[in-house]
Amino acid sequence: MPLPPVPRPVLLAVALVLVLVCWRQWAPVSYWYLFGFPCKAVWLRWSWRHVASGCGLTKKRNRWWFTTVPGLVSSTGVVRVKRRLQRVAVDTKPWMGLPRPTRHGFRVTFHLLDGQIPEDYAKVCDRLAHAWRIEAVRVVGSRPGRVTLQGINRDPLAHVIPAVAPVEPPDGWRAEDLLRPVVGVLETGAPWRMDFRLIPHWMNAGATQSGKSNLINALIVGLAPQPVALVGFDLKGGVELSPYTPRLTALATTRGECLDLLADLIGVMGARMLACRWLAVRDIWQLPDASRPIPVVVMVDEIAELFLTADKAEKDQVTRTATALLRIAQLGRAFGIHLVLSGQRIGSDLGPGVTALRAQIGGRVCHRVNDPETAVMTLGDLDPDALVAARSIPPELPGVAVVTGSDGRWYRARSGYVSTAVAEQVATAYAHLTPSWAQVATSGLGHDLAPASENPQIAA
Ligand SMILES: Nc1ncnc2c1ncn2[C@@H]1O[C@H](COP(=O)(O)OP(=O)(O)OP(=O)(O)O)[C@@H](O)[C@H]1O
Repeated sequence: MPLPPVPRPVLLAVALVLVLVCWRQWAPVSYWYLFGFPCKAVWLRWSWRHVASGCGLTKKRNRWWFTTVPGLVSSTGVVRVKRRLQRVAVDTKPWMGLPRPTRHGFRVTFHLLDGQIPEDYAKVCDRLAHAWRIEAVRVVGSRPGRVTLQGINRDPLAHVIPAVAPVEPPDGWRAEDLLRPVVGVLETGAPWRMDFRLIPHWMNAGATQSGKSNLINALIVGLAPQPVALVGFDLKGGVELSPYTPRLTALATTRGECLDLLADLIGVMGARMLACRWLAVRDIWQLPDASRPIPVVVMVDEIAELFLTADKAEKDQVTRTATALLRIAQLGRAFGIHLVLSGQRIGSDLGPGVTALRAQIGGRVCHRVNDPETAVMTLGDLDPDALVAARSIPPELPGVAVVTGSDGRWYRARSGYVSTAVAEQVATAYAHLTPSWAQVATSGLGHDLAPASENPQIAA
């Protein structure tokens, strides 16, 4: 018997599914969207009551419920079981929204039960990940009465991630685009943006070969096309940062040079401070674009070298260095001077100045570490789970780190891979954007501007 003809739309849909699933590059993603996710979503909703109860997310509530009460034994010896509607305490699960697919997993929103806060969910993320048989679960958003979780199916950080070189916007750089380079990928699949405007200073810690220099390379690639000044302190004798000299406004490689350069930076900061006062603005970002001083990003490689003392004579130098760095960390944000401090250990064992400096640095990046103390020093004031995540980064995944996000939460992330040769090429390609020290020192000092009371641009 001949088969009935298959309608053309059905044939087309089957062909599309086959193409998507068989196309090598898209196969895992297509498979997930077409088959994996629908099954997972059904299973998530079906098993939610048990999972919520197992993870301690349910609450007891009084409900009208049919309960079995022991009946009387009749004269014939039959036990009568009675069901009665009674008010009893039952487990209530938080309401679960419809899971939505993402490239690496899914997102789902929950309504918080009375007395619950998003942190209650953050605490049980590991339990949820095991219950849902997935790689990880993270809290990615919250608003009053709601929390959104992201489930991550496959670790997107397991593969080397190519760095993304930013393209100059066609209408030039606007203030809001500046100092927000994308340096890698978060485990949620979102871009990892080191937002200097939101978190002005960053600490980049990790054991040797953990990927610290690669992150600096990614930063160079991200910042080189922007109208900013890059300043290097390379205490490894210049081997790390000297290839990027064409794009560096200044590079110090010895402790003496570092002290001079720090003094110059403090001088620039003081001049900008006076200019802001004259123009009656609180920071340089309130100035019109044309009169804003050039922002400066200071990259320090191996901070410990700045604080180690071999003899008494060096003690005074170290004290002056620590004081200068602390002043920049305290006041730099308002005057456009930002710090990125890299090192294997950044803690109190380097001297009392380091603890005060660390307290001023909001951005934390902790690569693989050898000892728990370094993770505690870098991430100690974040969630304790961040320490566990940092300690479990394996050596075969260089560049993976635990980082502070702009929402105040911590994430696992991996910097985009940038070889020294590529970073060098980028630095040379944008050498024409390198401002001279004189330009950095004098830019936007308000010589061409009237004070705020007479300047409609600033008043606006
Ligand atoms: N995000 C990444 N993706 C892939 N490979 C990476 C990544 N980051 C670093 N690597 C590789 O890991 C190795 C060590 O990286 P890197 O030199 O950045 O480490 P480091 O922490 O600066 O080491 P050291 O302290 O010894 O200078 C390099 O071979 C680099 O290519």
